[in-house]
Amino acid sequence: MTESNEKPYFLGTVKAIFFENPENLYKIFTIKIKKTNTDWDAKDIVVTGSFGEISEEEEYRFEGKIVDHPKYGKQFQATTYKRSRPSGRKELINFFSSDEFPGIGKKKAEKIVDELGENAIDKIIKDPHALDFLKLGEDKTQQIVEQISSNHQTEQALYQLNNFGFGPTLSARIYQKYGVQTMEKINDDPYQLVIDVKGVGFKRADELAKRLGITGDDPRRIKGAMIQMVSSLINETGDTYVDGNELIRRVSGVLRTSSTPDLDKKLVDGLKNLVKDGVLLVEDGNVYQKDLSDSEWSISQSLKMITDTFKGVSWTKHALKKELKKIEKDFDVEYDASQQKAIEQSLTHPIFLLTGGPGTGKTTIINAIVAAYGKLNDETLDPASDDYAIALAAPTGRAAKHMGESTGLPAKTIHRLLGLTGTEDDEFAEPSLDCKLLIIDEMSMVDTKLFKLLIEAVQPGTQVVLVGDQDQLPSVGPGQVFSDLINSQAFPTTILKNIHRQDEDSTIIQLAHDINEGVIVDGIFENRSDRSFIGCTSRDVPNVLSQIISKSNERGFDIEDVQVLAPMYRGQAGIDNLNFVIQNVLNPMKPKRKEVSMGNTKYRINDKVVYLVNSPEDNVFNGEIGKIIGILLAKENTDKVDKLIIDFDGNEVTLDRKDWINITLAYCTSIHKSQGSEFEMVILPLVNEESRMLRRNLLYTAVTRAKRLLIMVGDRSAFERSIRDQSSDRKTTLKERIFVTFKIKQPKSKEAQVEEETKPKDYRLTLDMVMNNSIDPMIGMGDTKPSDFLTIQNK
Ligand SMILES: Nc1ncnc2c1ncn2[C@@H]1O[C@H](COP(=O)(O)OP(=O)(O)OP(=O)(O)O)[C@@H](O)[C@H]1O
Repeated sequence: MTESNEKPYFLGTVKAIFFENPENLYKIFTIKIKKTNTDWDAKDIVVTGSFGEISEEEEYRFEGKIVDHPKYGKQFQATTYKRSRPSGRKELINFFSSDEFPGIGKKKAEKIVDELGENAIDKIIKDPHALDFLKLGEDKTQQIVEQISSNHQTEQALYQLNNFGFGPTLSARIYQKYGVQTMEKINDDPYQLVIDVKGVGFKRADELAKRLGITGDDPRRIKGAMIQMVSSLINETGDTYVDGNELIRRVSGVLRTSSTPDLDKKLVDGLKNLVKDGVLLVEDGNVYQKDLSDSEWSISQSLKMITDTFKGVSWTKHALKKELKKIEKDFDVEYDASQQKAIEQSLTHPIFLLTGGPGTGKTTIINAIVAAYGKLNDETLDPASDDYAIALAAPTGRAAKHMGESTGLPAKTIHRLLGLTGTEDDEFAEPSLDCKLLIIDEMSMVDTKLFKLLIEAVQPGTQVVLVGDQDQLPSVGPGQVFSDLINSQAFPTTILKNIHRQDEDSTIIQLAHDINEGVIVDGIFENRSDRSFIGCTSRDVPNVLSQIISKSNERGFDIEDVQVLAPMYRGQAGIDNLNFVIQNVLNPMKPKRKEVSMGNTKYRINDKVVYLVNSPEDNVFNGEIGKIIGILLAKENTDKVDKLIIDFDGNEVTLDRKDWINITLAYCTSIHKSQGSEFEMVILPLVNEESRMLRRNLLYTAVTRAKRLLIMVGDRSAFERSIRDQSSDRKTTLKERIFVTFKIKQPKSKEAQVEEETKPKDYRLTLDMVMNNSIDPMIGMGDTKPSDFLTIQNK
């Protein structure tokens, strides 16, 4: 088909891009042909392929082959492309006289082409003095030469990166980092990308390196593998460091190089170099990412600063007692001994920690602290006032909303409070908090890096109250800040044990507390007023679940109130499959309904979705659940892109197709993601195939998400195993950093420091009360009981 031996190509201007898939950069568009070496004789052709940035009205050169698509006919399937350079006298004159080169008008542009010919651009790149004849002066000439060279280098670099298989986002990031030296840097050491550019992993760099002839136990390869391994292990385990020997063993496995006697030595040398370069840090045989180790130190130093700058309080203990009495009257509550102690300690110390399970009164205490703080310090509780000096925040949007509702005061996400963007730019953020009292809820979800930013932002003299449930799953990111702070015993802490929510009809809270204690109570698999268990294998989970869901739907349960929580994404009983199954029950495709696809996922109006990243500009954050309320197809809007309109609890957000990677279906979500949220009804499938994940804190976290009804589904033994398997602590050194910074020699025993209630209430009494029907178990739930779903078992 071609006229010569060169690859088939088309040179032309892009007219209309009519399809773009942001996931794989696949695009379809037409070009107006200027030149080709094929025998194609029409004026236009459809071009397909994966491209970085392609702009309409710009000229490109595409190489590839003409294919015959069964439905759409002949198209050009491009494998490489390049933005074309101005060529020919007229184009070159237009180029030089464009806005890009101020000071060069049409006349001077003509002169350049007259003097240097149609190779003018190449000549200028090669010889910086080629433009001297224009007599523009040294500075001006240099400016023009630099502009042309840099355009050329950018173009070359982006073209090369594209050829190396990097998409537009990564290419842009790489180019931003290295600028004109991009190709030089990559050729020199492609593994440096793993350190310098977020999103480039060892595998990617390794493929590139292979093309450049770097293989085996090349020191650069060792370095890349080591960085990647530290990062993977930390993200997988949540630890803040990696055992050095384990690291060496794993890296040698990844390198898969024929074992040389001195490989171990080479690996240790590689490690040493990374330490020298300030990327990793070795301490006591453990290997840290330098920034994570720095974060632990920074946290302990910030905490010390807060402790040292606290000037004490201006009121007496007597005044506090009097105030508390008033507050009890106002709120119509009588604080128990540990609650009173908690309020007192929080108000008299610079840093105070409060932990407790569901229904133990954490929110109640926050309310009391705020009220008493305002009165005792004569501080306004009016958020509209310029003098308002209280900041309330939580790690997720939902938790912040809950905090705001229960206190009646504004509560923000920590990201919003600090003005963070949720991107890697946050690493360079230096926020500052202008408040006198800072209260953080759901502290167990806060990871090391976020806490570092938060606590660094606290100004001298501020009082800090950290509230959470230390028995829940730790943060998604590395660290277990809340547990470490509590276990350091460097700060006054109260563990609330008394369950106060017993006047409601809940056996779920008691179940949660039993699970937390590792107790497998007799009745766990029996039918109760507010919970039930349906035994089945993982293969049957989808079927059982679709029956439960359709029944709950028939009985008028709102989709928003019913949440399926699962530990893993893969498998029959995994999140991905269950979402697909439940969507087909609750929101099936019907003729004439709008539907759009992203990968294997289909979206329809009324679908429940979850947001996966933080977008402060849209006020929507990771883990927030919303509902699709509109679908705008590309052909229906002026932007010519498909759009989804999603209602996140009253906040309507429009997402273009390229942003759909930030959402997924949320009929079933991960237990990790559900932290900080509560639901009327939780359906919890657990099966033995998920044994790797089955831990006590996972089950505890899932069960404590259920406000009114809990339906457990799956293998009995999977539940029992979860209760028995007490998750081992994450490996971190924040506690040790605190010991050093606070000069704590011998930590006191936990019992001596921590306030606990002496005698927790007997849960069986509460259960009996429910069993004896002394409490209406279904208040507000119509005539539905979880046991109604048990009939499924017999089908
Ligand atoms: N001392 C008390 N006397 C009576 N009722 C109390 C007391 N403390 C808390 N409560 C009540 O117990 C219930 C649970 O309290 P609260 O919501 O503060 O607990 P929580 O620890 O924040 O729970 P969760 O983590 O589940 O939100 C509330 O209805 C609250 O009014």
